[in-house]
Amino acid sequence: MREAHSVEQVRAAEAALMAVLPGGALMQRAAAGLAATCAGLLGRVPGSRVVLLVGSGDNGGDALFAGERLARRGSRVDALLLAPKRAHTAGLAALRAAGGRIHPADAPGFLADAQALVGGADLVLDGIVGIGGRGALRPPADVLAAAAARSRALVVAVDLPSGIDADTGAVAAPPPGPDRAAGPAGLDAPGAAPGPVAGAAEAVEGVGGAWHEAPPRPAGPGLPGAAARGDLTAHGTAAQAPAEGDAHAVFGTGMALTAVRADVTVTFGTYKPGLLVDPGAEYAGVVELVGIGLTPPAPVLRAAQHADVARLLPVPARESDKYARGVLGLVAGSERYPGAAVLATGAALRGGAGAVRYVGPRPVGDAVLAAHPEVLVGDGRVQAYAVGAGLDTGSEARARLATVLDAGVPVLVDADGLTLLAELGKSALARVPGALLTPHAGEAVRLLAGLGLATTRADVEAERLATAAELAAGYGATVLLKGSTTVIADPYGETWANPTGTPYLATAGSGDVLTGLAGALLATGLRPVDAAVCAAYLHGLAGRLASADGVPCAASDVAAAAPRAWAEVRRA
Ligand SMILES: NC(=O)C1=CN([C@@H]2O[C@H](COP(=O)(O)OP(=O)(O)OC[C@H]3O[C@@H](n4cnc5c(N)ncnc54)[C@H](O)[C@@H]3O)[C@@H](O)[C@H]2O)[C@@H](O)CC1
Ligand SMILES: [K+]
Repeated sequence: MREAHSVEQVRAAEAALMAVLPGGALMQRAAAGLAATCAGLLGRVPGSRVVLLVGSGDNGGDALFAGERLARRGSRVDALLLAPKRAHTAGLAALRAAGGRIHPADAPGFLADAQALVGGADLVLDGIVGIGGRGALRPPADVLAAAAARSRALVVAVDLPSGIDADTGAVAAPPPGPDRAAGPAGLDAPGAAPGPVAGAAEAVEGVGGAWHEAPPRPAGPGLPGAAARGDLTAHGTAAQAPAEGDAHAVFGTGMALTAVRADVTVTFGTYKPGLLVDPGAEYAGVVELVGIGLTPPAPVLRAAQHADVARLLPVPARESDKYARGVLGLVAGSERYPGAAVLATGAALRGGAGAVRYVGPRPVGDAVLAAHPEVLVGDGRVQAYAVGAGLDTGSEARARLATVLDAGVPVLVDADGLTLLAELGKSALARVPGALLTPHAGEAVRLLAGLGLATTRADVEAERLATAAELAAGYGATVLLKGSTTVIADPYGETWANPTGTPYLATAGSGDVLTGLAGALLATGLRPVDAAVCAAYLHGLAGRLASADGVPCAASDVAAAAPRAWAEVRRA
């Protein structure tokens, strides 16, 4: 299991440890682990070219001390000081003594030299900001982050990729180009996102007055300008080399990133939530945890691994019959949307329950039976219900939902069921002993509206953890919020991020498959939160198996791959 702690928790745990350790000991532990990982990634250290991006805090200190260790082992180490007057003093002295070269951002020709060094590096160490970071990267760090993404160097983030929010995984959107080129006011914009702008001054400090004085260059065919900035993805855009001193031209070409894109992140003491939740998780690449002796309290977020899921998955006892293994009642599909019922049933049959009972319109039941002859059709005793996939929202659907919510068994509510639930409000779940809601972002907006909270899809996507927790508390239910990172929150404060999954799962019917798996697991007697964690994990893994080698998959392929996902987990 991966456990993540908030910045506040990490700071408290660090303070407790620092109080009993000699000064600087913790940073040396961090730097030793970091240098060891970098050495491993480099393979051959002597002669390798390592570039350090060094910010104004202890994150930069870690990078400098790791650089010192690599320099002593024969690397050529160049440190780019983005805030020269505030770089870690002891770290700088150590690197200098080991033969490292120092390049302050206020030196003439810095930007061009820095970009050339990054372009020629084997490894770039991102020590711009760690858990003390606020908002988007500021100039010139944003330009160097883009240069690192374009270079062939391995990019290793120190503690976390600079620019991602450690607690949420949020990454600020690129600011519009014209604002940036507008002068001092525009310069403040990137740092002005959330929180204080303590570093705004150093953004200017870094490159002297050039940012203010160079005139904005109009966007032409070769300079896509503002529009291109918004489109910038992983590896920047092909752009021409900037003219020395013409910093605005650099921004005009869209060659800046609001956060570092790392291949590997070496994080200290514990995972940070932002490393487990997209977009931060995507920016972090492979995350390696280096122990530094912290003993933090209960985590704010967990991510299951194979073994955790294997421990939770039900195993039938020798004496089990189909009823003892659990029967799922699936209230799904309508004459308008029969496919949802067929898909959800197919997945439910692979979800570990003893039987699946379909309850719904006769023609849909016939279609379900034709596809899955092992399904029971019609009302009867069940251990849990899954309601909502393709249900429609008419009077018949409302009546079915009401019956299910009154049955006295755990209920998973999905899709149209969530739309109806948002109208009914949280009191509709009062008689359900264990509800599991599985919204996507749009449905989450509706559910929040049902609590009297107005929000947008974009807000939900930017605040996935907070949204899931808010819904869980508001409805008194476990909430599985689907998305590029699926997150799960229960009403007692337990929160999980799902580490499996693939963009190929963004396909019609994928949610119905998840409903089937989670519903079946609920029927086997798992707690709603455990059913949600296991189902999201298996679903993500099945999606990966079904889309292996980049072959697009249909939702039915994902359901068909579920047994292989199950087997892979069990092997752990
Ligand atoms: N406290 C400890 O005991 C340990 C801390 N360690 C390292 O220390 C880091 C935290 O250090 P700090 O608290 O000094 O904070 P950081 O080094 O993370 O960053 C704080 C500095 O960055 C500036 N800044 C904030 N947002 C910025 C942005 N968007 N662009 C540019 N500059 C920005 C601030 O003005 C401030 O000077 C951890 O992430 C970890 O790497 C490790 O050495 C392990 C031990
Ligand atoms: K960093």
